[in-house]
Amino acid sequence: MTEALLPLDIHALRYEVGGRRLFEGLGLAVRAGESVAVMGPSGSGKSTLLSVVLGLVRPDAGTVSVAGQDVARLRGRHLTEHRRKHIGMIFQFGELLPELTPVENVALPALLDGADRDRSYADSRELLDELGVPAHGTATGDLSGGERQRVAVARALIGRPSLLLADEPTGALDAEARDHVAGTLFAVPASRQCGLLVVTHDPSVADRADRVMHLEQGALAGAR
Ligand SMILES: Nc1ncnc2c1ncn2[C@@H]1O[C@H](COP(=O)(O)OP(=O)(O)OP(=O)(O)O)[C@@H](O)[C@H]1O
Repeated sequence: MTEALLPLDIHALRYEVGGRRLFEGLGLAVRAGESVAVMGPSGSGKSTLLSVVLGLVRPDAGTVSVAGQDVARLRGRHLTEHRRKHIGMIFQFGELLPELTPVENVALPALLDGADRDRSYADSRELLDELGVPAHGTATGDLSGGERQRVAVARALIGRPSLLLADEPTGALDAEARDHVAGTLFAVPASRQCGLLVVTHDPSVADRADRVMHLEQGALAGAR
């Protein structure tokens, strides 16, 4: 794989907000098939880092290449298309539509993207089976917290992203559901050859990653 095709390659990132230098010379590369966990104190900028990767926050300097394109330089429709094509995102509380079935929730991004309906539903069912989510036909709101998060993982994968981002994906779960969801999530890079970047406060979740980085004083330092 060439350098240009890394799922994520951040160089010399600098960003200041509210009079505070949040990132200074931050660098990070995530390879296809690799998982990286980012830990750090509350307020150190972990969620903001994900927003920068999504192109929602513009850095003051540096490059943020996602699948070979610097998202810090993309604008408007080009940014939206690149994000939709290459990034899957998982939030702490799933952000699913509770009235829809899991199959409908997972298929939705593909349908909104203009994909074929039958194909999207078939892909969605296949993903849910792969991730072991039962009860495809019940309302998503009736599932357990852990099942909902696995639906969120499936939804993030429907577009076959190069890069999967997760912000505290197990933060709202009990220990058993956390372990199940984390097991599902960290199996994804190997099975789908995408990169995975997870922000977490939970050392037992971070421990599953290939590498653990700490966000300290504006930069990432490797713990392992
Ligand atoms: N638009 C903004 N204006 C002012 N301050 C901001 C803005 N965005 C982020 N910040 C500040 O930047 C810092 C980092 O926020 P961020 O949410 O990225 O931290 P975090 O490491 O994810 O924290 P937590 O672990 O508590 O979720 C915080 O002090 C926050 O208040």
